[in-house]
Amino acid sequence: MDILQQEVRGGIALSTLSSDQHAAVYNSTTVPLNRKDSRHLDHHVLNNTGHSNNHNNNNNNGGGHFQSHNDIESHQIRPFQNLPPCEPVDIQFKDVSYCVSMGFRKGQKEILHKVNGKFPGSQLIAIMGPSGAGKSTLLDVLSGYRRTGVEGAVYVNGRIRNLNSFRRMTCYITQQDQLQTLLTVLENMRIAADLKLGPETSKHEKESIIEDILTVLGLYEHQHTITSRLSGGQKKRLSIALELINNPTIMFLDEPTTGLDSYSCNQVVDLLKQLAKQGRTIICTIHQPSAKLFQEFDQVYVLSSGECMYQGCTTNLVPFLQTVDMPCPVYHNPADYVIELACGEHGMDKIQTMVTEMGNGESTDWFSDRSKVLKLEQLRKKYPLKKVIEQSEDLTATSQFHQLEVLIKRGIIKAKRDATLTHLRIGVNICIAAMLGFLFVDAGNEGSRVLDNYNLLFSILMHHMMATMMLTVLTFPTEMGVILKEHFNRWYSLKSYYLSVNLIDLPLSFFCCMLFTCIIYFMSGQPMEWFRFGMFFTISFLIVLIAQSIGLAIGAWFNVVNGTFLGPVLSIPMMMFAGFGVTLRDLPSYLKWGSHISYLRYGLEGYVNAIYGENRATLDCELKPYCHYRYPAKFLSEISMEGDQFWKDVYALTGTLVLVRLLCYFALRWKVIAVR
Ligand SMILES: Nc1ncnc2c1ncn2[C@@H]1O[C@H](COP(=O)(O)OP(=O)(O)OP(=O)(O)O)[C@@H](O)[C@H]1O
Repeated sequence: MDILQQEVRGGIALSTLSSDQHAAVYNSTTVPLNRKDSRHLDHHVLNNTGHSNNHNNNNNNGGGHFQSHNDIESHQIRPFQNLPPCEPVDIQFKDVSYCVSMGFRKGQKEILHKVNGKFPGSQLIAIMGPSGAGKSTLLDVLSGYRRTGVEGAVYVNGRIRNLNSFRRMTCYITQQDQLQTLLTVLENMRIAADLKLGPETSKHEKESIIEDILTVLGLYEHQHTITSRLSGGQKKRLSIALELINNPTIMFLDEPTTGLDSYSCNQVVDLLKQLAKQGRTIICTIHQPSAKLFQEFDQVYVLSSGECMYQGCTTNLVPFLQTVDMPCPVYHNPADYVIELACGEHGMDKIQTMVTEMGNGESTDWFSDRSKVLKLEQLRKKYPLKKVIEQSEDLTATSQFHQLEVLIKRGIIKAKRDATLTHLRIGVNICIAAMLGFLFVDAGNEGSRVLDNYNLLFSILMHHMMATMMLTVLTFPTEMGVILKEHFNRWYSLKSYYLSVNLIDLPLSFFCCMLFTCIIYFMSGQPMEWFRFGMFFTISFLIVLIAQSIGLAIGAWFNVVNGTFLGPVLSIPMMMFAGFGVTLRDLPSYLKWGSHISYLRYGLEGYVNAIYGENRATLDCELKPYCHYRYPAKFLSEISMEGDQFWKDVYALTGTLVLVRLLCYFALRWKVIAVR
């Protein structure tokens, strides 16, 4: 046993043994490691999945890892009582290639080269390979996340994959934990359950499912913890927990162990193993697993530069390497060795030998039980065609209205939690309004300060535009990853999401805008007539909504850096054509079109009309003996904004708002399609 302990510390590969002996040694090698783990026996994950007992069993009888699992399960409470076991689904793929365009006139790059493979149901499968080998790409292609540039066929239970039906039984867990960090674990789970489980599931059933999943995943004690405060391993488990809610049969995980310490890695992989044993097909990419982690997988698929170097069970890897005359050195982790081979460290010819031997994934010689690897026609017989039930194109489980309701609920919780941002928005509006108010105190009624007041109106316009647009440009891109993940995993439709985004911010935007308007309007001594105040506020609020939509469109399409550059840059032409520096009359004829598309022009014109239009009476002239603009009509004429244009401006701004909101929705849709 001491020798074995030493061996495992070095991460061994007993390459000289037969596969059976090898398996036995591997199983025994778990003993000392698990002894170390047993210090954590009180940990809920292990307790709940029965793994701790399983490990003890290993210690006691030295028996096989998998056998002890079964022993335990027979007299333990079955985990996931509220998630029924799944009927296994077999995935096969043939001649799958994937090309990306390298840009205009730069041709295409082939990332996957006609790879083949068989991923039977109820198995935990690792896609391994060096960095850039194409692991994530293969996962994306198999999950249906990537569609453009894909060639070849993917079969599900022997039949060509129908993407819509396939997506109904799968989930994809991305490498970065795309979570709502402001919500607690329980809130996240409840939102997911409300969105992913149809109306036929009662509240009580949802709560039972949530409790069950949280218990098994060791998150029950952390249910009231804010997600941002969870550890890396806990976040990863929460990502898995959220997707487990609707009991997917096939789970795709992109590097679920990256960034985790070995203990957390073991927990995650143990959990995946447990899920696979319940009939799920678990396919995950993994970089370079330790010897212990490696043996947890049922099957491994090794890629090198987009070609399959090995496919089969983990215990057969060492014998396979011997067969192709590349024996794994003693005391070497086979996972490390195969990656070295895949990187070309031992010669590029070796890669080709392995790819040829494997038929680029066609061979099933190294599966643990070849008799269980069925051909496509056998699979079709085993899983006869079910009566096709008419299913709508909509992949979500709940109605759009329900999704909207839940998303608004989530948005409100987030807005309440993110009090700093809410307070900052209110504070900024108060401060800027007060500063401008002091600067232009009583400028609204004084005939000698009409130009000052005009400057103030333009400054207010700038404030509403920049503050709102930049806030959205800076905050929205951080949401994109979560949206892409949740939308792909069928939590909600884009329409519902977009509608919720539009509605959630409305009350706060209204409040901030009203606060700002009240302060500036009264401090700067604008005319005390309710209808003028109403007109002034209407223009302000429309500008806020338009700027927010532009921010959303930029945020949906560009990252924070590009968006921060683009937002102000795109605003400059809008300002140029607003009629502020150069009056609308003096604009060169070939640039007149600009004033028609500038929403700032309508905003400024609307403000000026609200303050100086509608037959405004003669202004006071107390500060100077002569007031050039004592008669408002004269001022309106000089800046070429005469004639009461207010309603025309309101219509133009409303039209712009509708157009930009629609454009923003299509930008979001386009983005979702483009990343695939
Ligand atoms: N859109 C793209 N344009 C150009 N090259 C791409 C594109 N997408 C992927 N690639 C290239 O395809 C190869 C495979 O990428 P992929 O992300 O699948 O690798 P990986 O094996 O998952 O790597 P890692 O383990 O580092 O994440 C890489 O060389 C990558 O640069």
